[in-house]
Amino acid sequence: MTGNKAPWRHLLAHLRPHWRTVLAGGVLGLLGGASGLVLPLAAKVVVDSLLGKRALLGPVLLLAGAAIVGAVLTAGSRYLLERTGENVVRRIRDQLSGWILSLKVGAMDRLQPGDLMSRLTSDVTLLRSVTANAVVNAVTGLVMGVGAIALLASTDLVLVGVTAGVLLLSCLVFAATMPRIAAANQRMQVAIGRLAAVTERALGAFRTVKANGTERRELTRAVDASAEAWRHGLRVAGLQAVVGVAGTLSTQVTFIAVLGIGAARVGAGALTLSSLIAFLLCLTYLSGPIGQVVSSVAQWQAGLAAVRRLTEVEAMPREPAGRDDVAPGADHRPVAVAFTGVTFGYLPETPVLHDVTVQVPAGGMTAIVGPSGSGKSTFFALLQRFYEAQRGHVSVEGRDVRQWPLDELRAAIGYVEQDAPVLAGTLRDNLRYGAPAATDEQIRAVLRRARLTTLLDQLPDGLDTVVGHRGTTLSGGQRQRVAIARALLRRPRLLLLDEITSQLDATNEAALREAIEDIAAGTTVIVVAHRLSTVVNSDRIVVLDAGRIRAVGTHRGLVESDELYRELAAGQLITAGKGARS
Ligand SMILES: Nc1ncnc2c1ncn2[C@@H]1O[C@H](COP(=O)(O)OP(=O)(O)OP(=O)(O)O)[C@@H](O)[C@H]1O
Repeated sequence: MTGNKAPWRHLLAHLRPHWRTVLAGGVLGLLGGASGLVLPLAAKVVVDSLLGKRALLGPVLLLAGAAIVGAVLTAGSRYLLERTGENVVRRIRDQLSGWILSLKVGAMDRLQPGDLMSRLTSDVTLLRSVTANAVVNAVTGLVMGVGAIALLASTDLVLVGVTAGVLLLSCLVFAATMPRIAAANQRMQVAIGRLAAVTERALGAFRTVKANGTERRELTRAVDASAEAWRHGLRVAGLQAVVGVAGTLSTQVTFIAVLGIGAARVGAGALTLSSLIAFLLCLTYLSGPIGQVVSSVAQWQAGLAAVRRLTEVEAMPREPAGRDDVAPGADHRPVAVAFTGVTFGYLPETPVLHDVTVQVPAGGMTAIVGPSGSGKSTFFALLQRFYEAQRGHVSVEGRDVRQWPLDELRAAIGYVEQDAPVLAGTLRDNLRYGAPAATDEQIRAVLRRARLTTLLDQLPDGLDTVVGHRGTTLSGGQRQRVAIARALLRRPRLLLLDEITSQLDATNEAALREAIEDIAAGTTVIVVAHRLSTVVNSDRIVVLDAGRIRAVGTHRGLVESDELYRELAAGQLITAGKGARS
């Protein structure tokens, strides 16, 4: 799917690589359908044979043969087309998964994961029937319909005129209803997406929902969203019923009109009885292709609604395609970092960082402190190019982050988020997440280096311990330590730690602090810290205030020179000053 092509072009583009199978399926379907046309012809021969007292065996055998051949051809066609549908759907799912995972962080901020999941599952499934049946069925239906009408025309032109008149009326109903079916389908898919988003929101905060006793409120939200999907679903069903009724009525009205007018023409000697029977059978046959075209158009409308929602995802800003997994690089030397006149806002008109200029030399530990919301985590986000500065440059090792290949940049950086997410799987899977080739020995060495070996002693099956969804079977402190060990295993050149000691007890915190000071000897470490104990021994401290650099210095220097820092430090006096370097 590319650019702003019309949705139907997208659908056809997905079918194009499978055109041979589609063609084969279409031809088989056409032949299978055409074998049905033998029925009225054979019936005419049977009636003529009866009236002329001729042998019936030949026409009856012809009928049976046509039925068997038709069934086999139709089954073959159905299999080929269903297979194409599965292939197309699989390709679209793969493509969509790729798009979703390569979305820019800023784009993801505005999205609801549940809605994205519903696009990947429910919307894509809708495309299956379109690609499997709708296109081919519409074409074969049309061809067979035209064939049937030609056969009718060869029988009696007056009766063809009657048939065409009634069919034209039902076409008008059809044309008026189809756009409404399309719109209702689109609204139904949007409502299903909303239902998925509402459910995902509640499941993502399951304990908060329970603790606040808001199950009923969450249920009401889900029920409302589901009712909306149901309302639009009903509308689609109602409109489809109108189309169905119009189709059935038109067939029956045509049948009755043809029977009446045809009987009069037989009475007047303008038509033979066998021709009238053949005409009526042919008319019955015609309802098949007509129904086929009608249901294809309805499926097509649902498919277009789904395609629109998929192309919306395609149009969202993505990071460069085809990036390799961010595996650790071979170079482990520490890197210098610099912000030069950086201004950035999540919404460009409301900057969060204002004209920030600061240098962090290679190696050593730098702490960023500042009141909540002052922009500390944003500083980390820009370093990893999750977002790009509106003004100024962020550089790593003297190179603007925009000049770095994104995979290399991220391979050089170890990052531990505030929430320290842990993924479902074993502890080993989690630790090796960013360094899949790491051996158990390397894992244990990192845990030792980071003074985290107690983690293994605390868990029942050591590295084989299975952690639940989002690591819920681990404690907050254990999750933090897993996330730290995971980052260290990558041997990053720049280690970004965002409030990593917030959930650790004093003993573990002291051990980790020592470990980080050790690591800082060979890596550039930047920590965002609220605990003064983490900050006091830093080589430099950057004080951020409302997105501006307020001061840079050592603990002792800042305590003397900066009022805000003094206030921040005063709030955490327990360890303040103890062991400060200068
Ligand atoms: N993804 C986002 N979209 C929009 N605004 C954001 C986003 N992330 C942060 N902000 C806003 O940017 C500002 C700075 O946030 P940031 O997380 O960098 O602060 P912080 O100093 O790390 O705060 P804390 O110490 O509380 O973690 C805040 O006003 C916050 O509301």
